[in-house]
Amino acid sequence: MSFSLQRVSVRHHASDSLALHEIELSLAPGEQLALIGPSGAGKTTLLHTLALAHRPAAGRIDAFGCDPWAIGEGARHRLRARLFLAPQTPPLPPRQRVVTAVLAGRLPRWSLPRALASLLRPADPAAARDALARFNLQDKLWSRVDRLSGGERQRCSLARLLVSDAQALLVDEPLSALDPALAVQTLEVLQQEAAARGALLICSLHQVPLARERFGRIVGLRDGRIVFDARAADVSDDMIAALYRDARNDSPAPDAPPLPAAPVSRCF
Ligand SMILES: Nc1ncnc2c1ncn2[C@@H]1O[C@H](COP(=O)(O)OP(=O)(O)OP(=O)(O)O)[C@@H](O)[C@H]1O
Repeated sequence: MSFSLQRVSVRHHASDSLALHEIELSLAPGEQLALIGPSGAGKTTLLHTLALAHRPAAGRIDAFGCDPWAIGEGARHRLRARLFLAPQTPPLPPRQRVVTAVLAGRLPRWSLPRALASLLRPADPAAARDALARFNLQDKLWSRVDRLSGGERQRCSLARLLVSDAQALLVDEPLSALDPALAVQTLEVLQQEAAARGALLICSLHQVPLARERFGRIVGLRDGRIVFDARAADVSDDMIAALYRDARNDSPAPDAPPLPAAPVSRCF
């Protein structure tokens, strides 16, 4: 089942200006896509919108064949269980054991009693160890989260994704705390996992060369708008330069007419 956004606009609070403007995006199952753009472009907002954490101010979302904002809260909750959002700053309770933090990736499919029982006695430590092993963190299984380095914490949060059974993996800057070699290895694990389960994978990345090298499709966002949505092979250095151009240095002269909206370059 596919996922699509049709002219979706989002604001964070009723009085805010729009953080996303009329986003059009069609995502096929099993597709792997990198989301790039300068700070404040709207990458996190878009991932959270796809994770059904933001209700659009306008437009329509089609998630696995239904409009998640036209169904009841219970049905939407079940739909969310098919999505996994790995946030930029993982909300890992500092005093928690790594094993418990990783198994939290199973919470959406556990009943409340089972989830509470797993807090006291981890339900499936072997699954958590296997997930951690893919990031070479198996030795940390029983460590406390606040004893991990920033990079270990980030990979511990991604191990959650491995124990989930989500069909859409939405990952916000998964490599920000990692050295270059670990960044490549970590991305490989995420991409292998998504391919193995036929899941959609969307990663926001600040490492543009890695995005171009490792992803077939790149979406460039700026000022809450999609500037391009193209095959990686069709993304030129000029497109990247324009995407990251410093807006402070290219504001038009005070009497210049407003610039027409740039056409979105779509290669799909
Ligand atoms: N909780 C919030 N309340 C109000 N505005 C917000 C909130 N979070 C983000 N914004 C605004 O929404 C816009 C998009 O922010 P967003 O975090 O999605 O950008 P981003 O591309 O992920 O940035 P970065 O690369 O720095 O993480 C920005 O103008 C930001 O100031």
